[in-house]
Amino acid sequence: MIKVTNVSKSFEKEAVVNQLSMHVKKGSIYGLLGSNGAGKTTLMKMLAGLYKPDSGSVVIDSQEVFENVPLKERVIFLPDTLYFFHQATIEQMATFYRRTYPRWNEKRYQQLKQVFDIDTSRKIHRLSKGMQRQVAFWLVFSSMPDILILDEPIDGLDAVMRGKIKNILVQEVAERNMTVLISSHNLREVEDLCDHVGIMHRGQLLIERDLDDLKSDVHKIQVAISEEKEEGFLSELTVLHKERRGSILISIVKGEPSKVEKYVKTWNSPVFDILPLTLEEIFVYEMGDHGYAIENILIQ
Ligand SMILES: Nc1ncnc2c1ncn2[C@@H]1O[C@H](COP(=O)(O)OP(=O)(O)OP(=O)(O)O)[C@@H](O)[C@H]1O
Repeated sequence: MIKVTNVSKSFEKEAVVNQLSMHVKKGSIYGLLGSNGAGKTTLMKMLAGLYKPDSGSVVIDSQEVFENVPLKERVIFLPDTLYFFHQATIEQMATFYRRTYPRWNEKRYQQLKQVFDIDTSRKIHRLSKGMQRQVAFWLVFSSMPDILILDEPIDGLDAVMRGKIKNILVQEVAERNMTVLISSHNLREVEDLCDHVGIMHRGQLLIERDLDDLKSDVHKIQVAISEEKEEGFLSELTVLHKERRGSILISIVKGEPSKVEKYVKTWNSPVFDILPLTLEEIFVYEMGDHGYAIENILIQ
């Protein structure tokens, strides 16, 4: 559905996105994670057709996105800094969306009043930050996009509203096969939402995987191994991080679980646990593997 091939973008001769390729399947919820300044927003703006790539291609359903008006009517980008017309009420803004997005669904707009429950005659700039975000989602969901690109979308929303919006997103994906690309630093929030993740660092995609596959590939293992034997023990494993707590060695390793387990068992450790990682832990250790310092992070 979304295919990015060898895309680069520079600002003032500095490469912000560098020869990046990615693939987002139709109907998936793709979490775009990454360090600050990694280039996520820049990439999203290219996907939404707002920036022209310096080189490479951004294609949706086999068509280039940039300056493709019919395609852009099906793709909505919700930026981290919201933009509404000066002094506009919710209703006036809805009128703009009605004209801009031919697939606007009036029934849905009216139905969503029950979820968002804000008087549509109110001026948006006088609403709270979280309420403005609710309005943005209200308008976006009523516009029935095929592809929704969300940059830090849940900032400022209360927990109940976050839950409601996540439910609508999941429903839209299940019922209409909408595709969602979501960038967030709140990994706990996106963990239960995404089925695919891409991790970006310094303009490149470090990994792009099915989240379940990724989780089954990285583990936290705890074993009782002496300091003298530690090097030998770890030498056969792909280690992303290690920490010692007295006689217990805690390490984050990559690999097929059955193979890791079989290998660790050959060391006859009296203590042996193999545990899955959270998305937050996977992110931190993958980044560490690519030189993003994690020395001071304690494993829970
Ligand atoms: N319009 C612009 N002009 C010049 N430099 C820019 C512009 N937009 C982004 N950059 C630079 O590109 C780099 C990547 O920015 P971008 O906003 O894409 O990162 P990000 O991954 O979204 O970061 P964060 O997670 O901190 O929001 C930064 O160094 C930023 O200063």
